[in-house]
Amino acid sequence: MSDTYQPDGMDTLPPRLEVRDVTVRFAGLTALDAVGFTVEPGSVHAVIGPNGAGKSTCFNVLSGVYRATSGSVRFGGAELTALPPHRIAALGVARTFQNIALSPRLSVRENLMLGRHRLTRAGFVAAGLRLPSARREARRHGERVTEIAAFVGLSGRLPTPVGLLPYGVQKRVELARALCMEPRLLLLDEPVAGMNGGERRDMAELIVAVRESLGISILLVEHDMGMVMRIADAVTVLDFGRRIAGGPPAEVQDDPEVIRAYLGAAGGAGEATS
Ligand SMILES: Nc1ncnc2c1ncn2[C@@H]1O[C@H](COP(=O)(O)OP(=O)(O)OP(=O)(O)O)[C@@H](O)[C@H]1O
Repeated sequence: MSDTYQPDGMDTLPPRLEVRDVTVRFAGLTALDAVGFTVEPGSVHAVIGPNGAGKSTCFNVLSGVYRATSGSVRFGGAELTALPPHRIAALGVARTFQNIALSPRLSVRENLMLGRHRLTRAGFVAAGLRLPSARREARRHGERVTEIAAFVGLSGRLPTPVGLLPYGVQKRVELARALCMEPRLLLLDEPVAGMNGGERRDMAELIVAVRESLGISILLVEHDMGMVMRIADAVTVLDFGRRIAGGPPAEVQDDPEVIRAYLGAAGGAGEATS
């Protein structure tokens, strides 16, 4: 991993993310019930829980895809619950998806350039006419993409169409694309789902490197308990939409209610690999 890449103009820690009393109801079903937790600046925070616990719903509220029925999510001075996804992204919150959301026919470089879109100033017309200002800007973004690709170990893959890459590498491209948005908070939805042992270890190493080298806060939803316990600074445990435990991984692991939730959940314990 290259150490030349630094977050863009961010020499301070990211703001704290404060989730307070967030409730989400779908017709007759409470998917999240007054859930609260805090992601400390520059930390790795994991949200875990058995199937159907509310993890994805929580992510979707934080990224503006779902609207909370009540409660608040503050990121620094901003209240996120009333904002649409693009406004939340503009505040420096980037996310990856459980299922890869890349353009398979486009090269890695092109996919990463799409990640820069939010930061592109040149208007549609200037870019279309290939005006010097637009060309300069495109070159700057291209250089940044090269740096980010080097950081995540994708330098040699930049010209390759994403669809031709192994699954584990595609997940890496997804993370790189999120980094191209110059985030201050990264939301990772099951970053190692479907990966083999080696790919899992590589991805865990990369997540730790993002936290340590770039100081970006990371919130991840993950079924792989072994990985969560190794890399998270703090863990929030959800079960049936409620927060049943939270704290440092070692504490949470031994919490009787957490053990009960995982053992009692059909399939939940089975998915907890280590
Ligand atoms: N758009 C929706 N409409 C109705 N119900 C929903 C919707 N999204 C989620 N739910 C329900 O909310 C509950 C929580 O689901 P959620 O997907 O957040 O859980 P999860 O912890 O992410 O589960 P998994 O680990 O299986 O991904 C479930 O009962 C689910 O069926």
